[in-house]
Amino acid sequence: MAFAKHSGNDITRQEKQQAAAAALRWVRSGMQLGLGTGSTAAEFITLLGQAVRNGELQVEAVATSLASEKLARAVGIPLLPPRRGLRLDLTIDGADELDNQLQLIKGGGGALLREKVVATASDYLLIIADASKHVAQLGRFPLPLEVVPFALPWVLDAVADLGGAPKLRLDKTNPAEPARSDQGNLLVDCYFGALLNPPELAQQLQQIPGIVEHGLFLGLARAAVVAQADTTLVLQPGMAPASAADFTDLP
Ligand SMILES: O=C[C@H](O)[C@H](O)[C@H](O)COP(=O)(O)O
Repeated sequence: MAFAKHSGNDITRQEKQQAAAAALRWVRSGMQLGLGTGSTAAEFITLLGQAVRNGELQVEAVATSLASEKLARAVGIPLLPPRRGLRLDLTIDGADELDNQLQLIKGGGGALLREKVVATASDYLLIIADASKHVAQLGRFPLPLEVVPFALPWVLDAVADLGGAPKLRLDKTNPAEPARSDQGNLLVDCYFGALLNPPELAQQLQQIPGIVEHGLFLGLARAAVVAQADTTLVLQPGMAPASAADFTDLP
């Protein structure tokens, strides 16, 4: 499946809202949710907040970043702290890239660690995205790593040995300083080019001491809602794309 090429920030924003609105239709009162991070997840949090304030939905949620936590509070979504035994019914999150098998690259916003923790604590990970995120093969977007500051030089060497050009991410507002995750760790963006074997790369990265987490999310997403123009499709691994309108419940 391929989406036609398109451009334009307004169109992309509309598509993010469209994907978020489709996901919201599958949220039920009583659910405990995971809230993703990034501009697409923010559209979902905003819509969910409206539904909560209108009394249409009663939910509780765990946020995957301080930014999403702040937004969720602002729009009136009751928040849950992490606790033992907590399983989330559904996590809704964006992605930097997704392929047809729903392998993902995440972490462009630096939230990969909490996002993977929350996705793993969830019964269902639903990805929402505009069509620009859908690729035939992962790797156009650099792969983010969260790295313990002490280990940085050796992690950079190890990533280079694996064939990925590593680049320390800089703070957007103060480029003289490195960007920091919510945990105070560093972020490294790795340019491997097309990822021919994401599971093998994930395993290699997991073995490098000092890498707290990498942005490959493999076997975690159950479905993705991908919007382009007025088309909103549901993608599931091994299944033909279907119109989101056909699903009255989670795919
Ligand atoms: O760390 C950030 C997350 O992985 C985001 O889900 C990802 O970067 C996509 O963000 P956006 O929806 O802004 O493109």
